[in-house]
Amino acid sequence: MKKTNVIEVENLTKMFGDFTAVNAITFEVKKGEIFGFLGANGAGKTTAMKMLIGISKPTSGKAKVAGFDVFTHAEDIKKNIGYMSQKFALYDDLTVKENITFFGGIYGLSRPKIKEKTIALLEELGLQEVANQLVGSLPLGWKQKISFSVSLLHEPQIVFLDEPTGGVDPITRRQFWEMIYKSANQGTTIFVTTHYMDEAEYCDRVSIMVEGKIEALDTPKKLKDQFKVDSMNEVFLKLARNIE
Ligand SMILES: Nc1ncnc2c1ncn2[C@@H]1O[C@H](COP(=O)(O)OP(=O)(O)OP(=O)(O)O)[C@@H](O)[C@H]1O
Repeated sequence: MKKTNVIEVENLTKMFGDFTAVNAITFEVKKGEIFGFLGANGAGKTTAMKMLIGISKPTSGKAKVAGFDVFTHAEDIKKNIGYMSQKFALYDDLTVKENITFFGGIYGLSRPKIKEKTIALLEELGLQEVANQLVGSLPLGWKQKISFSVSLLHEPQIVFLDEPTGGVDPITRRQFWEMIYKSANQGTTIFVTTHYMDEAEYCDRVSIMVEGKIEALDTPKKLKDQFKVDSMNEVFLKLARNIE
């Protein structure tokens, strides 16, 4: 059975004055896919992601996310996606429970639904004991797991993760990826940026951006074959060197 595309991007471009931050990128992402969006600092990942989540208007090109056009239906996109980044996360001065209730409300969930989701989420994460603690008092890894779960509260079709595991230890990162796999298996599409090359290996497909352009896009295995190397880290280094 052919899987449907939930993201379709064609020649998408963003210019700031006469500087081209995202230069005619083209790709699609399928339902339930874990799509890694890689690139060095300043390559244009965040700018591209902002266009896809409907908060920045492209200069030119086309893009549909969750079936909606980024030019004309940005508000519909926002209702159908989840978003998590280190910069946009939970409120440190609210408890875990209060954060869930607050974001559940923002996502338009009913009171009974929020209650049901809160119980399920705390149980799944094994965090019942800290439900009434301030988020600010928890370790970073826990915050990120809660933040990821919160971004899924409204059961979005796609979740965008901007360096979700930055700064946490390898074991916690591994646990975070188990959560990602579980969501993808349930049909949620994962669009994720990361600087950790071991995480690139966990993705179904990976795109690598260099100076605004997508220079490589395939499964980790095919990329390693193509560049005749053993790791995604080497693929990444080879690409960066070729451009310099
Ligand atoms: N609002 C803006 N005005 C002008 N230039 C911008 C603006 N936003 C981003 N840029 C530039 O566009 C380029 C791409 O930035 P972007 O933040 O998308 O990169 P990135 O790949 O997400 O990098 P990082 O991994 O550091 O977050 C950079 O050169 C940046 O300085």
